[in-house]
Amino acid sequence: PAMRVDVVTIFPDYLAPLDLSLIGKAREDGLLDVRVHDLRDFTHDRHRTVDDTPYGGGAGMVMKPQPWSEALDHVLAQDNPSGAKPRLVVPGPGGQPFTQALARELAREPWLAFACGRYEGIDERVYDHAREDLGLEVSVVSLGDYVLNGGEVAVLAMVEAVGRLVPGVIGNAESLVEESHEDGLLEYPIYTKPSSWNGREVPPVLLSGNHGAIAEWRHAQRLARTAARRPDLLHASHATDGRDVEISA
Ligand SMILES: CN1CCC[C@H](Cn2ccc3ccc(-c4n[nH]c(N)c4C#N)cc32)C1
Repeated sequence: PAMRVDVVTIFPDYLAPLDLSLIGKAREDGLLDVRVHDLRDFTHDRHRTVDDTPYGGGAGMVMKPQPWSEALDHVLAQDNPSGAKPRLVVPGPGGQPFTQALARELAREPWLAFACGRYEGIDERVYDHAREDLGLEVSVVSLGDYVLNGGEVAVLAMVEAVGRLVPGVIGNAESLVEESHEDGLLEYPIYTKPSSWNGREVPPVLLSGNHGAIAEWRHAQRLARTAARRPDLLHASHATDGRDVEISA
């Protein structure tokens, strides 16, 4: 069965890239069922108001609870005779870090719903309502330690990272194995034809046909790159043999 993904946003066009390339093909192939909903469709005033001033003062505006409540009701009711529940993911700068491990966890869910906030965010009672009245598991998730203007960019990233882990979405299964963060190390340098370009040569080991040596060289490069760029990812389990390795920048 397809994984179902619902996204609620005031900028539905922002999610248009999901119709392209891999995710778009996965939708055509029935592997992903992605539905985008305009939050303003769940307002009833002439100006289709979704925000108002914050209680307690402060800068910016807060997203009103009622439109979110009606949008979530619509998501839960649409094509859902069994009354199944989605896992609700709400992007936010204060959320738990979005990591490959979390992407793998989310890829096992049959149904995800994403709530894209804008302005200063969503009235806190929406989170309480979703957990306590709708019985949803709600995860607030952050793309990284920087401030965006809303959740849409984060949802594009999360749907791509999760979608590509859904069986069948990525054709060549191997391409999922050797990649950054899959086993905690960054990826090795990659090369293609021509072997000599601009006076620069491909490392000879890669042309040697000696697959043991190639695998060893690649692992050494991954260790060295991780040590240079992401020492925080290195664990004792990645013990090096102590030999120095020349790495590209
Ligand atoms: C000045 N204020 C501060 C609070 C956030 C306000 C903008 N905003 C409203 C909704 C919303 C959702 C996600 C993110 C976001 N920022 N950084 C990340 N890694 C995110 C993620 N996922 C940002 C958002 C701007």
